[in-house]
Amino acid sequence: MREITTARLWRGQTIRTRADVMRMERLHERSRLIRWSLTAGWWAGWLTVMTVWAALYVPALGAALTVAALAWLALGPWGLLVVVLVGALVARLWSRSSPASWETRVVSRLRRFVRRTRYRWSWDDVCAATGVKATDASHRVIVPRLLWVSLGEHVDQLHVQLCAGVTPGVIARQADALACEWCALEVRVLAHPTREGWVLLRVVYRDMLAEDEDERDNLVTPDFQWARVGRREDGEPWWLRLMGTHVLIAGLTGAGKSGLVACIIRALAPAIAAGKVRLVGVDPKGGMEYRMVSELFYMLAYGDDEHLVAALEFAADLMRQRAEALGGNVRKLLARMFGDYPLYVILVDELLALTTYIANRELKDRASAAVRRMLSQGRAPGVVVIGCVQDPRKEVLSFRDMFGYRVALRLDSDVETRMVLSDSAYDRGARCDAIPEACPGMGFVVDEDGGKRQPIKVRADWVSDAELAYLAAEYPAPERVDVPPLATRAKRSGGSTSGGQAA
Ligand SMILES: Nc1ncnc2c1ncn2[C@@H]1O[C@H](COP(=O)(O)OP(=O)(O)OP(=O)(O)O)[C@@H](O)[C@H]1O
Repeated sequence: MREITTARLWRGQTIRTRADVMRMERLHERSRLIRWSLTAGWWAGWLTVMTVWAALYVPALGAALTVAALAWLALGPWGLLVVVLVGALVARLWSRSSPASWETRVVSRLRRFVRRTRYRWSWDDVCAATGVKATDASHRVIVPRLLWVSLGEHVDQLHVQLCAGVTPGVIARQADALACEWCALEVRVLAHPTREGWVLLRVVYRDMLAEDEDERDNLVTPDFQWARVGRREDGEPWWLRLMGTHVLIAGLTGAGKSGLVACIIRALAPAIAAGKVRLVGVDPKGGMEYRMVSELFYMLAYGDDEHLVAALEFAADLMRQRAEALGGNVRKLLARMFGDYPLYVILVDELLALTTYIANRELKDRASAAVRRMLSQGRAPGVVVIGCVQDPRKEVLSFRDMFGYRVALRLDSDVETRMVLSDSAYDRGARCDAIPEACPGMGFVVDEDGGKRQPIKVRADWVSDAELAYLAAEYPAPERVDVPPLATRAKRSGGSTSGGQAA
């Protein structure tokens, strides 16, 4: 008979073997006295180790315990009582007089110590209970190995080495069960930044994105590759990719699409005033969204359908004109970018209203063709489309892959999230359907994070109407043109627009 070998299954940790079970049975057969002594000895050892560890982890507690022990040895129980009473008084005074340092030096460290102990203590049983386990050829139960725990203030990261038979998807499916067990808000499974065959479990206890943030920087990288529009769940700034791609923003009504667009406008405002960036706005909602800051726009279309389609065609022609002018030499274009060639940002509010809901068939086809033309030439730098959609359905799906950067805000269902981001993003925790209504601007993006593409929770900054009005007054566009009439353009076979020659 072929010999069964398990020598290759070196990953993971064995938590039960047949020998274990038999040993337990033998133990139960022994006398009660032996069992109790063994249990008491085990607990005494464990408590000693944990007390020393806690004393080292929380130095203030360590100091208090040392003084208490010395007082007991030197003065007996009364000395211990006096030290305990004085210690309680000092703790009370400290927490009252300096709550911040009390929180960081004592409470927070104690909380983290308890969390670390709980992960280690319960890991095997939690994995086995939730089905994050495998059985090898010798019927041994194996669970992934918890190798390292990085504790944060509100978010912990568990570095887990997978074992044969347990994939990231298996853990992701049990994320809710893990979150329940650890009393966390959510558990998300991320690819490990440095090691293959490992995963990072992000255990979130407090959603900082649901809270207001006062400190904001108005930033955009000098090459306009990235615009800072908010913050990420790990406290880092959220940089939205701008150049060399197109951006899709999907979200239900009130999810914060316009808020996010306002953040982008805010980041670009100084460059608009300097003539390095030109905004073209296409607003099917009659100008509700963009008219308030119309001074910032190079061209703004918000009238009837013809007006909107004319603006789209104008924008679509820009790419072709640039490519023709430079003979397709993208390097040359990049070198002269922001000098002779400003960056065009085409903001389209409610993309579907243009490509699907327009009643006139010819206009609808022209709008669709213009949008497709713009999106398909996405690699040509210098013209960026930022499109918003409320309802990510099949029509949008046909464009989806042309948007290199997609933001999914609050959505109705898992299906919509899968449509906007991807199947794997939803499975890895991009739960846009679970975003509360009270948190507009919150969503998920799939971003390069440590070299791996994975969903990251983000929240856009809040830009008030007053701030927008200030930006419009302070940073008006140096040049503004009207939307060219559609009829004129329809007769043309191509070429420059009547509203202004594209640089
Ligand atoms: N980042 C944010 N933080 C706090 N509040 C926000 C944020 N973004 C938007 N809001 C608020 O949420 C509400 C809805 O936002 P917004 O108008 O941007 O949603 P929308 O997705 O554009 O909706 P619609 O599709 O109906 O236009 C507004 O009152 C806005 O002030």
